[in-house]
Amino acid sequence: MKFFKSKGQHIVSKAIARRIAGYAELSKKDTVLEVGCGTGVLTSVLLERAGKVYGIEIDARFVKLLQEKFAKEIDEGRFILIHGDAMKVEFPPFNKFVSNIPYFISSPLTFKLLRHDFDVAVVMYQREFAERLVARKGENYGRLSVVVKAYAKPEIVEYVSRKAFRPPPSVDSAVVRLIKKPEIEVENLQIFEDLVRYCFSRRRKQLGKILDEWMESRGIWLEVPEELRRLRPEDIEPEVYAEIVKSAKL
Ligand SMILES: C[S@@+](CC[C@H](N)C(=O)[O-])C[C@H]1O[C@@H](n2cnc3c(N)ncnc32)[C@H](O)[C@@H]1O
Repeated sequence: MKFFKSKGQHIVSKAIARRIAGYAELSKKDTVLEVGCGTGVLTSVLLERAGKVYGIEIDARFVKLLQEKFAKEIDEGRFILIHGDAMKVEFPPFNKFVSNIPYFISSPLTFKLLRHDFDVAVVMYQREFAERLVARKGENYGRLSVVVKAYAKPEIVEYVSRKAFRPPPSVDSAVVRLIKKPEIEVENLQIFEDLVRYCFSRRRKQLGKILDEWMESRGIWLEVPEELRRLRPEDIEPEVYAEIVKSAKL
């Protein structure tokens, strides 16, 4: 079967699939969601270890192959396969998310995932994206690094070479485990996300000036400690953004 790079079709070995599933510590009580089942390498490990698996796959050729390969599990109601675009279909209920995702939807898919209720997610990302998720200041630190921590605790559990995939992608990868417990406490997520986006889209400016403009445009007043005013958005830890938002007065 031909694999299309444009659809992010890079298949992992069974050994890697077992390790990815291992990080989710599955049991028969778990219901797992997998986005992008491909030829079913990871799906078969998930079906061995979890009680129920939902799969979302966009490519009709893979859907047909998966329906044949897992006919018994589909019959038993243990595997529910959805043919569609993971960004458009509504996610079914699940408590664990385990996927080797197509990298070009990493950002919107991660935000869609974070807005759902679940216990743990184990996701294969492009290495650089994974490093952005876990960063706390310094290299790779940005909007994503700050916002994700208001929803979950992200941790890189393994780096994976491009050689581990068939066909190999042009980038290296990393497996991230996200525990769905906020790493930082945020009182108003809507204001927090808006403010963080605003700050990081003006990263060359000083925080004091950015926040003055934000307050004026939003009609919301914030307490900004004097010592922060000359710093740039990337010098501020996620907890400090949360603290600034806590002072918001509408
Ligand atoms: C990196 S491959 C992973 C395949 C397999 N799970 C594995 O681990 O070997 C990504 C899979 O996602 C599918 N895919 C791409 N875009 C998608 C989308 N928007 N929604 C659902 N599946 C998608 C591709 O067809 C491909 O099967």
